[in-house]
Amino acid sequence: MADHKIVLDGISKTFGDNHVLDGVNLEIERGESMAIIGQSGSGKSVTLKCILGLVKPDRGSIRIDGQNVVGLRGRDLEKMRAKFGMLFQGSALFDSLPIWRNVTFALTQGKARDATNMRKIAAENLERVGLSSKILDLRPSELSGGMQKRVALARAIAPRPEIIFFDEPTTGLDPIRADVINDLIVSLVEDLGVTALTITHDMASARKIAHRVAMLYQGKIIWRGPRDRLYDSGNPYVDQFVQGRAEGPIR
Ligand SMILES: Nc1ncnc2c1ncn2[C@@H]1O[C@H](COP(=O)(O)OP(=O)(O)OP(=O)(O)O)[C@@H](O)[C@H]1O
Repeated sequence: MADHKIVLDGISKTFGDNHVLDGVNLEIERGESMAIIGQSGSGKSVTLKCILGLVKPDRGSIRIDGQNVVGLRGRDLEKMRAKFGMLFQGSALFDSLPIWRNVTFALTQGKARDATNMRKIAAENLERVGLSSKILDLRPSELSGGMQKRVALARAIAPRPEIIFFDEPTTGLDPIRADVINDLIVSLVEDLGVTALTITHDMASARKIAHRVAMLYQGKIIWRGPRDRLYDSGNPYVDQFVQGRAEGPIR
């Protein structure tokens, strides 16, 4: 029997007259890396926000480890969120804080405490993403975009989350640096045994990072399959999207 970590069942969300999600069904297994692809505005971020409890779906259920999380509040919501790590688009590091405090931010809730131990934890996590402890006291603005992404990755894994969301992890990086980040994500997912969900426009990244890919279109998951079927899906919508063609069923 499949061991589901996250199950979305019939998730719908409307903003005004904009029906963004219209019955999204998706199961992600424990230890699986899943990528969601889809056009701009197709609802990928709204889907992640529903899972995190930042947006409340109008209909449907979301189960994490078998527990329905829609409508959780207070301590229960906090406990559920503690399972998640997040790599934000554009890294979202705090420029006023040195690297070691950025990496350990979730562990200290932003407070400057237990500096010796936190610096040690920061150094360990930086090493995991291939960065030297020499940068512990630098500010994010002193690093290149690729290095900032790695610091953001170190921050996402520092609390050893069970699930990591990657929001456009390769945006803004050149193809070579993007591939370095892809490789790092693959090895982190394998080494730490986390369940990963990535939203991306970058097909090379989706194919590398994910075990399976799902395509969101007009509020529904219209296709899902193993990554090596992405260019051989037999689905005209997926074909058009992954090949970036203007002609096709997607208008
Ligand atoms: N809080 C909100 N209030 C009203 N509309 C919203 C809200 N959040 C998202 N939307 C709308 O929902 C739609 C889907 O947005 P979403 O950010 O999920 O798209 P996306 O697939 O992640 O796009 P992109 O690839 O461009 O990031 C958009 O039309 C957006 O305007």
